[in-house]
Amino acid sequence: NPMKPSKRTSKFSTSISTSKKGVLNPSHKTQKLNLEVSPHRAVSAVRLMRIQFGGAFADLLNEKGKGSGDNEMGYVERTLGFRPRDLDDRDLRLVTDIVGGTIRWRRYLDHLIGSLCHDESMFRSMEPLLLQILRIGFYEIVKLNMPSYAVVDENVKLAKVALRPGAGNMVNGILRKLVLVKEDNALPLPKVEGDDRAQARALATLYSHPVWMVRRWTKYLGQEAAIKLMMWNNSDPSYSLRANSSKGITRDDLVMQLNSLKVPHEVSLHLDDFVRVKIGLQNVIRAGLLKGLCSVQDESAGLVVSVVDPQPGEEIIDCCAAPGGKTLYMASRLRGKGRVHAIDINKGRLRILGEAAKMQKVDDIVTTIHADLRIFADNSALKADKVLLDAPCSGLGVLSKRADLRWNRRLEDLEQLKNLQDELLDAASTLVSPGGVLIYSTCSIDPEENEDRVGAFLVRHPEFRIDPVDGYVPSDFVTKQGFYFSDPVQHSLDGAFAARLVRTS
Ligand SMILES: C[S@@+](CC[C@H](N)C(=O)[O-])C[C@H]1O[C@@H](n2cnc3c(N)ncnc32)[C@H](O)[C@@H]1O
Repeated sequence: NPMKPSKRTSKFSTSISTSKKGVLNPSHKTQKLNLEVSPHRAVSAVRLMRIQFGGAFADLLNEKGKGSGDNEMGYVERTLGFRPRDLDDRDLRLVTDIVGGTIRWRRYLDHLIGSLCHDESMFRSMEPLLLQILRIGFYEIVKLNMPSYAVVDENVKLAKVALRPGAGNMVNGILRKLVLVKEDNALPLPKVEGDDRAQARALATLYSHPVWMVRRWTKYLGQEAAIKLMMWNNSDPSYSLRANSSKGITRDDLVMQLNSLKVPHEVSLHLDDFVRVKIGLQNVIRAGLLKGLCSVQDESAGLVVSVVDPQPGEEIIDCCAAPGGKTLYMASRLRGKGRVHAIDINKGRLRILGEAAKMQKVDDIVTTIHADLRIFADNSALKADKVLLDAPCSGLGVLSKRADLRWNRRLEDLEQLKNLQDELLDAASTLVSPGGVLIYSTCSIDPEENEDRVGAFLVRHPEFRIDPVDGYVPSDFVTKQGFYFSDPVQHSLDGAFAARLVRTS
């Protein structure tokens, strides 16, 4: 069982005891320290195992904290049988790059690995840790263009120490084959030819997405736009920060902080409180800026709040509120006057929302309600002029940030989600006062979760009509039907959708 904590030691490992005053972390009595293996590769391999086999690691994950930081080294030691030296900033950046990239490019990398193995069965029966090490090596050579001799040496060493000498020899053989075909410009990749199905399969491999997504996007967007979308999903994500005005922090204050941390940034063209950050988010986190000074929030989500257009003194019901990104931004736009009722079915996520509201000093105007919206709406007399339903969705608009989501989503999920979205829309509509507005939003780019849900809702609820979002968001985010749509490729933001629906009676 590859998940089983390893008891192996190796010729590189040294058992050392640490005292309370020891240089190494005192919380670990005995550590098998290995200074030979490259730490970022060891940590990346174990992180990839944990992401792919999350379920098997769930218990371990519940040990102290979330399996990050020092606790992460505990995992590494239990999985590999040794711990490498601690990670410095450069290692941490490499781990983020390698883990994110290896997950995104999994289908592409596996195709190459499979093609360079002796035969299909060798690839199919490969033990998971060995496969992760190969994926890392392939990604480093093919996508990061790192010097091949170092990549081969380092990954061979990792396989030998973490598994056994034979595994190292295998990594050596396959990586060397890769280096040769890459040098000859002859990577064994499929051609986009044949019928629709065959073309979709080839594109799915070349751009590393599930075949069903390629088929869906080719149908809705055409092949060229589908390819651009996949390229966006495979690019390094950028993040936006929202200055927390409830704590008196302006965007200028935030910009000053980012300058002093030497974090490159650009102010948002669309939202007054937002700043975009491509690299250096680690520095922002380490400097403690996220402890109330600002929050990480994509501008596409901020623009959904612009569609709600909260005004001081208003009462707003946020039907699917946790973990609270939009609740807290709406609360800050109320400028201390009014109320946001934050409903969510998930207690843990709602607790996070409550804690964040305290930290951002908006807890006096945010009330949390733990409930299933469908039951709550049947039994409550609560009504408001503004009701936001930020519905659970496929997340197909946020694939650049959520590297593993594409592999976890199935086509069947969409059907279930569409039913849930309809039920939640029906429930949310009962909370809207006459003359009030229901805002339906998702972080999906799929018309069946967006326009189609609104269309079906309006058939069931003739008492609602579309209120075009012109005037609430910049005009290039407004669709022909009057909805808000953030297109990842066009706007270089996450994908998002929102509709304003006014209750006429
Ligand atoms: C897209 S997320 C909301 C994100 C949130 N609005 C934000 O900006 O941070 C959808 C939320 O819907 C919640 N949810 C799912 N089904 C629900 C239900 N039946 N009643 C209430 N909340 C539900 C989930 O727990 C999840 O937190």
